[in-house]
Amino acid sequence: MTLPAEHFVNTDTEPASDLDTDLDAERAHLAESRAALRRMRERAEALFSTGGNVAGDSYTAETLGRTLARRVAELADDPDTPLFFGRLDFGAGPQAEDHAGHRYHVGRRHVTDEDGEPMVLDWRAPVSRSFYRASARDPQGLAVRRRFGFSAGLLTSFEDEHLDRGEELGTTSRILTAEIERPRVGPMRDIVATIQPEQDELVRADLDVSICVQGAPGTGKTAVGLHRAAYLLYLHRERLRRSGVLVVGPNRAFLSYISAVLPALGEVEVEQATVDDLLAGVTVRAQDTPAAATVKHDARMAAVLAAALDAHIGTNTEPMTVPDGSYRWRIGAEVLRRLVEDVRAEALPYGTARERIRARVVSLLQRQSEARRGDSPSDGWLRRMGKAKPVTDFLDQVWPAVTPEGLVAQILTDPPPGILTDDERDRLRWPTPPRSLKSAKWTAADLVLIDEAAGLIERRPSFGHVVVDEAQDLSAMQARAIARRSEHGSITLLGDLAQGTAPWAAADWKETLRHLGKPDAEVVPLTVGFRVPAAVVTFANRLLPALAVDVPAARSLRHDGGLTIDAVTDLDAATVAEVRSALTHDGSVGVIAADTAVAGVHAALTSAGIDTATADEVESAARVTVVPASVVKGLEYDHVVVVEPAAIVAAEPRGLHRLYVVLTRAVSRLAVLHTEPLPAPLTSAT
Ligand SMILES: Nc1ncnc2c1ncn2[C@@H]1O[C@H](COP(=O)(O)OP(=O)(O)OP(=O)(O)O)[C@@H](O)[C@H]1O
Repeated sequence: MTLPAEHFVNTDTEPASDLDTDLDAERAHLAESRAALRRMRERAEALFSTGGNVAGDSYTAETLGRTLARRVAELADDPDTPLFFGRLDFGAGPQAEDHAGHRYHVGRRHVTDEDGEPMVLDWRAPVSRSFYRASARDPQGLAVRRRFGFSAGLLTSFEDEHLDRGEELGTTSRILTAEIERPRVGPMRDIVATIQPEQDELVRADLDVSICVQGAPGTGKTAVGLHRAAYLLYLHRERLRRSGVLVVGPNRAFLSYISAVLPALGEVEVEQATVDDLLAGVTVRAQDTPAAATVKHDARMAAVLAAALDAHIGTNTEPMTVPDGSYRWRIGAEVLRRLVEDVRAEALPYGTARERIRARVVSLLQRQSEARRGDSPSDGWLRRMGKAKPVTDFLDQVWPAVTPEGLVAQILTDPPPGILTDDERDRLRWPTPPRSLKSAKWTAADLVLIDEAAGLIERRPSFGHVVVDEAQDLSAMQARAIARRSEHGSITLLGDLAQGTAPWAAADWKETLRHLGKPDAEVVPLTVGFRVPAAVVTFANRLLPALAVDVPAARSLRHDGGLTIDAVTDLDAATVAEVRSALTHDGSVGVIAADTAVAGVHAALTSAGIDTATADEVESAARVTVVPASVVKGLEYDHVVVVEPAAIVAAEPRGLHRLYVVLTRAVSRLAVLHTEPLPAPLTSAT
């Protein structure tokens, strides 16, 4: 049940003196907690510095050193972020279970006093769940939930909800509103203090559950994915430390933007990469035509590669004779044929199968040797037999060694018939095949094929959990590359079909989930917008009917903010004027233009004396960032200036989707400047 704010015991309605006393007590608890955290860190640092001496060998020293270094990092205290942000007062009723009558402060990590008593509970601890999920309808044993307001690390206010009296603030909480409306500067921040119930359900989903979150711009998908990673690491630390957690994002600028969130939550061991980073191995030295790239990213390429690899498997009709000193061992042709058939039926990766065949041949030779010599041969003998010429010749005939690059080069030189159309084979074919593999000029899409080929030849280790952001842009082949890295783990897939800008962008999630090997993952919508003001959402939503996707509508929590649309004659002058005006407000300014117009915009701002940064310089002192439209996905700025929407749309086939992304980056204000007419869907009032 939601009641109007004035019904609540909060800083506005409590008698001032009681409030001051309460606030003083909370500030004292904060100071004591910070002191306790400092002691915990000093202890960890002392251990870290002596770790090398106490550990016996260098391996143990290194492992211990890493653990202690992580522990020290986990215990870092950022004076600007509150150590706790909430308090739970459990009632006396049976619902409170073991916590009846207890009071806990909830914060970013556990802090204990000298006696080991909790001063602050980690937000991920089971009991902290009530902070996010308890409601008037289901108080979960809570009498009061308290939220704290902070400014620059100082505790400035609090808000109480007496859930036992049916009071609940929900999204009318002033502290939540202030957090959402705060001016943005620098990289993305964590949202632990204000995770909403529908987000928390996703964050705390079990490790073995894969989920797909479909959410409109600014509904907190990225935030949810990162917090889920932190939550899973807390709950399954040992298991995930061994297998690892991976976050995949669309580009470097995005990764720099999100890079501070997990370390701020004490998690410093999560790998963050773009899909291209994952595929790295050979250097990209050429560019595909869009027509060729589309074929290379098509799911059927997996079948093309598998068939091409399969075609390498040969037949043998000869017996094998292996000389060994004064002996000659012999294996009959039929035995060899069956041996290969048996291994083939095991459906192992190609390279593993080759080695398995070699091992089985050697073991047949070993049996003969044992029967004749009466003792077991040495490891050296086994190795020598494995490399004996007749054995290698046999292997090269029935199961020749193939490299990923070699296989891809083969299908690019002579695309096999059968699966692709003749036109597609023409698009795939190298105009002039390279003289050697070494001189091949690979494209970005070739890397996806090489990775697929590598996966057919050898299995790679799987991460325990993979978070994939902006997943609507994954091609089938990219999804398969991620599937190979999460085969034995779970995934959190985050995206918005309306923001699909890649030529192969998904039209529905089922298909992507199938390629990711998680066809049964639930698709969960997020529909509350925390970034984009309602007026801007309404404007951007005019594009939705033209985007041909079926996505649930979102509602914005932000009713402040502003939108201006100006037809201008001098774009440069108008941009400079708009940026100057934006700089009179707090927060970041993002100027977004078509990729080819970015240099001009940058020059105009620089000659007007305005300092600018690029999108991956998230720590830059410059408040103005000039961003190409193709890079801005996932980013946000307080004040966004969009320069010439028509040029952004004209720049690429899915230009309207790109414009939808561009228009939904604003946290507070959006200014649209144009000399050409606005793209048609924007001018048709809804
Ligand atoms: N529960 C919350 N409390 C406060 N702020 C939130 C909350 N959820 C999200 N936000 C903020 O809203 C903004 C948008 O979040 P986020 O970038 O995760 O959205 P998204 O759905 O990934 O957006 P996009 O589709 O544009 O990539 C961020 O500034 C984030 O910190």
